[in-house]
Amino acid sequence: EEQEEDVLRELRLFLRNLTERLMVDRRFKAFTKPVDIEEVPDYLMVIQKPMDLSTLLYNIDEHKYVTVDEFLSDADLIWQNALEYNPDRDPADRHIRHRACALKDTMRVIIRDELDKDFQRICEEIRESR
Ligand SMILES: COC(=O)[C@H](Cc1ccco1)c1ccncc1
Repeated sequence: EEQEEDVLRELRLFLRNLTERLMVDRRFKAFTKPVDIEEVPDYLMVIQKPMDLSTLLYNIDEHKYVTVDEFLSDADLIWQNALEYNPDRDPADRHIRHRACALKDTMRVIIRDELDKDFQRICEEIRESR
């Protein structure tokens, strides 16, 4: 009903704000757009589910996410893919893996510090009811 749509509207506002704050962080520039398949022709042979911050924003506006955990399932792909595709000891791989770990930690700290636990539970109740 209407109260449920009010809750999901507020979730989308929180998720957009979180995603936009990550997009403007210079550490996360490599994560803002899909990996360029022309630049990296073997990327889709290694990574089954590409994900990036601009695609998260698109999904939010498409009302894909009813809970924070559904959003995190996609958001986690960004850093997981980076760790998987860039595993070597060389400095370039180590640099993108360091940034991937910073993305993972930054996201979770913002959610823990800024998302009300009761609000999260209400979203989960809406998901279970549908
Ligand atoms: C999330 O970004 C990536 O996984 C690409 C992979 C990549 C390899 C070559 C070109 O791009 C990346 C970008 C910047 N620095 C390291 C790796």
